[in-house]
Amino acid sequence: MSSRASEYETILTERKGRVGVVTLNRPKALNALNSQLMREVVAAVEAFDADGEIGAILLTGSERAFAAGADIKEMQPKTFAEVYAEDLFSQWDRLSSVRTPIVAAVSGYALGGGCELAMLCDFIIASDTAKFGQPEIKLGVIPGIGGSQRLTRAVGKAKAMDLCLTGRNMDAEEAERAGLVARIVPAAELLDVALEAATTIASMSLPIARMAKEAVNRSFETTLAEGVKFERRVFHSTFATADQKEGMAAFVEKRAPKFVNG
Ligand SMILES: CC(C)(O)CC(=O)SCCNC(=O)CCNC(=O)[C@H](O)C(C)(C)COP(=O)(O)OP(=O)(O)OC[C@H]1O[C@@H](n2cnc3c(N)ncnc32)[C@H](O)[C@@H]1OP(=O)(O)O
Repeated sequence: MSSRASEYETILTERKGRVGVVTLNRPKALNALNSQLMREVVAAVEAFDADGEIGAILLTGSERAFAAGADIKEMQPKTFAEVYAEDLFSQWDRLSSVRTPIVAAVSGYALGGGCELAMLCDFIIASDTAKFGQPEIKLGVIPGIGGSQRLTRAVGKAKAMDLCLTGRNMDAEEAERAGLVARIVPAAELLDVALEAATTIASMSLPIARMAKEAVNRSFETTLAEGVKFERRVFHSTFATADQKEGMAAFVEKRAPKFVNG
């Protein structure tokens, strides 16, 4: 079953089985992230996250652009006092609190805020046409939605410095070699492959998938020893779920598991 919501103007939302799909939809501006689009993406992702029927979220753009960055025309007239007072772009931080796994399907440009938005997702599946970059320096600014931090964690200091200081783009192959991208697929197959990955995630136990996401993310926030301890405690807690009983029973009984998300 698939249904389109009508309350959004700059995005489309759709349910595909247990996957909530959010598609950026400002094609004339290459999906530049203006404030309305930011509000709508955050609201749509949070709504899917709160929906117990949704087990994974897929975020995508168009074939030409995932997103060509924050909307430069909207930002241009702003003063320091304004951006500081409104804490410009802090709303994007809410995506880091989303517990449902989010897959980014990236084709074409993912520049500046577009690259940062893809990195706010849990992993990126890219088409062979994807181009990633943090070109903010060419506009006289620096990344503002976490690019200098998440890109460095994903690809290491050398390449993050290269991209943030020269403003050059990297293609999908370089991004995959560097560890930013999980998989590359031909452009024509991107949505099918990304939806298949999201559907696979959504077929797992939702609480266990959320725990796995939380454990991986913890590795960015803490020491190795603390992270391993956290993982072990969460692993122990999976034994309190019906889905651990079902998953292991299904293996022993040589059948497919029927998870109840509990
Ligand atoms: C969030 C922060 C703080 O990290 C900051 C940022 O994200 S800053 C923005 C970073 N992104 C960029 O600097 C990329 C800007 N765009 C481009 O360089 C080019 O558009 C391109 C290389 C992606 C594509 O070039 P081309 O194929 O020649 O298409 P265009 O004619 O340039 O673009 C089509 C249309 O889209 C508008 N557009 C593109 N990007 C943006 C943007 N980031 N903000 C606002 N509008 C954008 C572009 O102006 C064109 O529209 P028209 O002027 O023709 O109406």
